Amino acid sequence: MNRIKNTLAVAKKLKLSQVMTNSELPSIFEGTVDLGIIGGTGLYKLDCLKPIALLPPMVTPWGTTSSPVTISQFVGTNSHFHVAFIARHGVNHEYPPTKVPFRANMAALKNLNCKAVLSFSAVGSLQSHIKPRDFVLPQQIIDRTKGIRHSSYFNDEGLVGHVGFGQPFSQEFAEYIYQFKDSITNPESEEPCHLHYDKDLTVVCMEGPQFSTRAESKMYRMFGGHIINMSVIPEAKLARECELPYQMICMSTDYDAWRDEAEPVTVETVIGNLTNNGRNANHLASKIIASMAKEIPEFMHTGDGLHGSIKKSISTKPDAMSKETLEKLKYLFPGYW
Ligand SMILES: CSC[C@H]1O[C@H](OP(=O)(O)O)[C@H](O)[C@@H]1O
Ligand SMILES: Nc1ncnc2[nH]cnc12
Repeated sequence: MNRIKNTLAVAKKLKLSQVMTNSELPSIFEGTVDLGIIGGTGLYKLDCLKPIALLPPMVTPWGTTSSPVTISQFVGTNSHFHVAFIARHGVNHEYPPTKVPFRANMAALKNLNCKAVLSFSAVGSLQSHIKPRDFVLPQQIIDRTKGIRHSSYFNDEGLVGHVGFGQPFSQEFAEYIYQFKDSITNPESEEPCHLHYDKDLTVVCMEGPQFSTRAESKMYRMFGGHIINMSVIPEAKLARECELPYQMICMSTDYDAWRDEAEPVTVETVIGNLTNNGRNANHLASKIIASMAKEIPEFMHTGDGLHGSIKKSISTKPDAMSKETLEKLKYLFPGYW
């Protein structure tokens, strides 16, 4: 109900032409949504999905989503398994990493009742064995953002909450994805593509938008970083606060700046590998979604142990809780307070 009201409110605010030119698809959706997907640089839609509704950008208490929300089924099926897709940087890549409305994006997926969030990101590699075009399922994060992004729903006066973030990704989800490791290929090269996964794989998140200096890139290697991007923070934190199992599929595009014998990364290098990575993202997503549509995995039913965790994470005494913030939080947790 919430989301229908929202959609209508936004539709009214947008010029009618904007709504109508988008597509012939309905702009409201009444069914259930199972999986949320956030597409990153070079991945503004997934061809393995058949859109059945296009919700105009959703207005949430934390702003408006970076793109319309496409609701889809897996191509070739009429299954009741539905996916909601948001383009992190907007459909025309309008939002730089610092200005992505991360809170609105995650809140919208939560409000649609997604049971897990799968995210894609183009990353640089900090290790020689992770080649451009390889994929990585990181399990740890080093936060090098500059504190200028809104990174919490629980950082307001009158509602203080501290969630656990020691394991920032869903291991169950990563293992589920890893079973399809053979679905990524590299047809233009002798070199096969690999999907890397282990519990220590670490993504460094920098502020950007400039890439790292050589010295920074070398420092991140000393820190123990394996890959680097500009978007996993605060996305992973917000998914945790929404009690949503979250995994990022990182798609390597370059070797960043640490190799003295090579030119440091440029956007041309990144773009050069996006086509192959996009094709593999589709292959991998097809396998994951087809399998989920057949049988929803246990971690999506149980929220990977996260259900209810927010109630225990609030430090503010009930009498002191801000009514205004509680009202906003109803968008995420309608039955909690
Ligand atoms: C164009 S290279 C830098 C850019 O690519 C990554 O975007 P995303 O994570 O959305 O795929 C990286 O985080 C930077 O934002
Ligand atoms: N080298 C790099 N640094 C940060 N983000 C990236 N995204 C792709 N390549 C990157």
